[in-house]
Amino acid sequence: MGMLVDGVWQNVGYDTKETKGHFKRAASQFRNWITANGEAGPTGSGGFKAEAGRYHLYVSLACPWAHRTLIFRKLKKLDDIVSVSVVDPLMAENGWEFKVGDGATGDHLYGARTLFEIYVKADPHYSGRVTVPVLWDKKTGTIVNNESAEIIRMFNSAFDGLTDSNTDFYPDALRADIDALNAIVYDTVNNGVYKAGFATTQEAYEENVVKIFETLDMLDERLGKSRYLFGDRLTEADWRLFTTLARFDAVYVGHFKCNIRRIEDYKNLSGYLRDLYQTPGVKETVNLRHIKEHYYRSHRTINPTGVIPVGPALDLDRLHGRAKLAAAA
Ligand SMILES: N[C@@H](CCC(=O)N[C@@H](CS)C(=O)NCC(=O)O)C(=O)O
Repeated sequence: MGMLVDGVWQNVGYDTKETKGHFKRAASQFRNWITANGEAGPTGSGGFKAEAGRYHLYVSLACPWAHRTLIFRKLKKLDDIVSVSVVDPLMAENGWEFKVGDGATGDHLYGARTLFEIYVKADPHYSGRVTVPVLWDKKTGTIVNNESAEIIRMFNSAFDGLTDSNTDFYPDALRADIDALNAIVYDTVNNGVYKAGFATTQEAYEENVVKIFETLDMLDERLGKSRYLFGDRLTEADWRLFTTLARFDAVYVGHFKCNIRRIEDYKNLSGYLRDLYQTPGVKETVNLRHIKEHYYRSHRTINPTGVIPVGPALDLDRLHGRAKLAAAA
């Protein structure tokens, strides 16, 4: 684990001393938007028009944030429009590295050895964490955006003129409600598992682990009344929750000590997870080998031996029975 300081790689871990044992995630720094006509989006500068073949995604199959972007690429039919390189699952002293084989593709654009080289190409003086996903512009040779929440919003609509997909996962009428639910799920579930897992004091761990399950209990009840979080309509909020649920029993229960309950133990969340997993196109974005290998081997402060557990036996292909659920009013 490490980061770039003024364009130079430094191998330093997360410092939780100043935060009393709490893990704090840094904000992403590249915040431009691809738009249909190339005008600037909500943040950053313009010049990034939606064009076939122009953009590239750097992802890890292990990472829940990068996973969101792969799901949107698939569901919005962008496979032939936005290309992808997949990093090696192990994140060690050089951060994310490119290797070829077993699901990792190498860097298709520059043959780089590490992801930090890509960040330095975009900004020779970059200081900060070197994270996936990265949305890269081949035309201007820079990073458009490295914030998954924004990349999925671009994928949701910017390329609609180039595909025959007009599925809208962020419909106008639900935006405020989606944003409000996202904020809770981000803080207590998506990022909550990291806050519990990387806590270095008992207090910080307990505070965060309890919140995770308060939210999961609330969501389980909600999903007893409707098939998806917002009635019978799949939205961005479902996909943002999904990438954490898909890793939960395999990794977060053990590795991050989020073990009050498993997703399998929940009456509604368990079927909901399988329902989303079985949505056409989605299961091929889920790679549990990369997921387990990444977490258990990369975070040596919490798993010093790097040994990867064999279980749990999971079968996300089982029937989910959720199609019959009446949509919430
Ligand atoms: N807010 C970012 C977070 C991305 C992120 O933290 N990715 C992790 C992998 S799951 C990463 O690359 N971490 C490397 C590091 O922090 O050094 C997003 O959602 O895109």
